Amino acid sequence: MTVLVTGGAGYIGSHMVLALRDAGREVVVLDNLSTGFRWAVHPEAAVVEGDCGDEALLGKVIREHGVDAIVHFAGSIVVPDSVADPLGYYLNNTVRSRALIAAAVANGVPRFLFSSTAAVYGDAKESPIVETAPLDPVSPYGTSKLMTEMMLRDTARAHPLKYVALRYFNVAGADPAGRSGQSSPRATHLIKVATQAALGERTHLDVFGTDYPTPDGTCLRDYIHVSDLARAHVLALDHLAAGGESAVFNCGYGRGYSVLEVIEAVKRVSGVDFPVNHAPRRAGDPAALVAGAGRIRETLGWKPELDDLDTIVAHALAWERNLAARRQAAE
Ligand SMILES: NC(=O)c1ccc[n+]([C@@H]2O[C@H](COP(=O)([O-])OP(=O)(O)OC[C@H]3O[C@@H](n4cnc5c(N)ncnc54)[C@H](O)[C@@H]3O)[C@@H](O)[C@H]2O)c1
Ligand SMILES: O=c1ccn([C@@H]2O[C@H](COP(=O)(O)OP(=O)(O)O[C@H]3O[C@H](CO)[C@H](O)[C@H](O)[C@H]3O)[C@@H](O)[C@H]2O)c(=O)[nH]1
Repeated sequence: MTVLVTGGAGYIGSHMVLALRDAGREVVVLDNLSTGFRWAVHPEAAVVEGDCGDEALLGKVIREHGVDAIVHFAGSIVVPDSVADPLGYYLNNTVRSRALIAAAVANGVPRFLFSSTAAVYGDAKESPIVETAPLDPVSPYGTSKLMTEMMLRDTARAHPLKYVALRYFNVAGADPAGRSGQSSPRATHLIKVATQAALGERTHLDVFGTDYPTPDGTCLRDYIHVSDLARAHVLALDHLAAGGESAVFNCGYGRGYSVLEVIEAVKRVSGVDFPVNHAPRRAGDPAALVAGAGRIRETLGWKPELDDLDTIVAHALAWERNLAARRQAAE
């Protein structure tokens, strides 16, 4: 079984490649390296530099490598950018996903995993949010992902293709063995930005909004360790290979931490008391996003191994130090 991983040079995709290689699977990565890094890909995985919307290239890769499962991470991920450039997001996330699904059908690939997001729920009325909650994205990013989920649902009804859509909550942390992590210098994610502040790479951290209807006034999020998330994907592939039905799963631990609690954790783990400013709310931030996380545990037998905020922060911090050392070595 060879698994095609689109976006395998990116943050989450590179951890999936590690998890697949750790499980002894053959892997080919397709990535256009727009935000990913070739060095982030496990050395035993094949790498094709190209676009996941290039149907001719996809057909060639699928046939040459004998691909029988596709894991689709490639995409654009910054919510405010999607508000400024909706058509760009619909092109990269929706139109190109359509091409990839079409290539899977045309070449008889039977299994497909898709990186979806909690953003498909929009400003959810309930917390925790279960998979059957209303789907009402408030950003083009969320809509672009929901449209791909719908294409997969309809395609799976018409063709012999089974799929799993995994709706990630807040992905954070880094490979515990230090082989990969969040490497994008432009990353906007809270734990990444806070570790950069702890290491003096940023002067301070802004807290976006302190007047939310939450216990300390800051937003609640469900932070999931990237390596636990990658293992969930391996189990989802096993589920489909064993004849399991197509499914949609939330990926989170089912517990929310506030922005201030995360900052405290980064200060505690790093031992650095960096400056924190209170700033206005960021557009489009829901007050609370916490996963109803039962379905994935029951269906896939997924058991988190790194469900601990300090552990997530410690691994993120170790990776940030690793990146700083790489930069120094390159200078
Ligand atoms: N990071 C999160 O918290 C989070 C949350 C929910 C969902 N997701 C989803 O997970 C997936 C991976 O996110 P990430 O955080 O690893 O982002 P990332 O930017 O690190 O990875 C995306 C990868 O896809 C590649 N890529 C982008 N467009 C491509 C294209 N058209 N063809 C080929 N390669 C392309 C990039 O070069 C990069 O390597 C995305 O689909 C994202 O929407 C991420
Ligand atoms: O410098 C910062 C960065 C973030 N935050 C706050 O920290 C929380 C988490 O923000 P992130 O940017 O880390 O993550 P989001 O919850 O905005 O986004 C995540 O969830 C989204 C779904 O809503 C998408 O899936 C997206 O890809 C994923 O990273 C938010 O309340 C945000 O306002 C700050 O206060 N300061």
